[in-house]
Amino acid sequence: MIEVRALTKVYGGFRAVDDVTFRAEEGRVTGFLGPNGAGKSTTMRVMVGLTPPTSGSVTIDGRRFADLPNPGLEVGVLLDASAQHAGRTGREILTLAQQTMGLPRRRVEEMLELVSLSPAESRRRVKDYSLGMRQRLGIATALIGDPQVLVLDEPANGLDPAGIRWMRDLLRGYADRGGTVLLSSHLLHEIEVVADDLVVIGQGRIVAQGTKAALLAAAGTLVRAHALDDLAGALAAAGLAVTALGSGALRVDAETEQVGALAHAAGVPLLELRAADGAGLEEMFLELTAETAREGVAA
Ligand SMILES: Nc1ncnc2c1ncn2[C@@H]1O[C@H](COP(=O)(O)OP(=O)(O)OP(=O)(O)O)[C@@H](O)[C@H]1O
Repeated sequence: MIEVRALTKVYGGFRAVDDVTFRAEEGRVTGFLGPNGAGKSTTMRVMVGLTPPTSGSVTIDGRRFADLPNPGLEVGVLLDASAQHAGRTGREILTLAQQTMGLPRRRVEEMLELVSLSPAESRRRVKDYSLGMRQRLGIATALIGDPQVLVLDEPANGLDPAGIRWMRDLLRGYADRGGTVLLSSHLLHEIEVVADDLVVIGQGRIVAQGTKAALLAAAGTLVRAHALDDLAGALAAAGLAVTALGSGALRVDAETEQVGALAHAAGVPLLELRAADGAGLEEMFLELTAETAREGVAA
């Protein structure tokens, strides 16, 4: 389990991470979501001892990363796949990790096979790797010590659709065997498919967290109509919280049935009425982080 407690990181007066508290539990995939600059990477860097916190703490199975005697056996880390030594071959990087952690030599071959890097590819220098190949190598390095906890920053970045599916199955299997997985991503759909729990961060602060099921249920109803103002008025008059999503849609904190009945009573014909889950996660994400997003909410 990863436990983040009241974590704050200040860079020269700028609060990159502001009083963040959450847990990533065993046997679960926890998705860490947020727009660019929200503080995801900073939180993960503190987690694995690369950046000291200003205040607060992170523990992994009860211990600080710095106190782990052989960290690679306990925590698999993939933060920046391009940070690997460009002049070394993939095989050399894995062999170094294998030796540092005191693992049997066969782990190198096992990992290459696991991430589908061919023998020929493993002998190429990392500077000649595609981004997807670097991600695969990064995953191999993270997993070589067979750790119980994985911390992955944007692991699907650069992977093709088959690679994304492969990654998803790998992380699912890992959590199902009792592992703890924390992964950050901008690929909301990817997170939605694989995550059990979600932590959403914006401007360094947690804006939502909970099980995916609970957050999706809280996404309410999505409704679309030409007479949107009339509809919004009728729903608000009934005491419901209504949010305009752009593109002629509203998100309502209520069941579809109630929204349909109120629209009917108000004489507003509907174009669409459905539970906001699924696509709702993206809308919720954009809404929750709208103040911090650079582009505002896309219509
Ligand atoms: N070493 C540093 N010095 C000063 N500011 C920093 C430093 N590292 C990060 N920041 C700032 O902290 C904020 C959070 O950055 P961080 O990389 O954690 O965000 P992120 O959520 O991972 O974003 P992205 O999705 O773009 O990777 C940003 O505004 C960034 O400019």
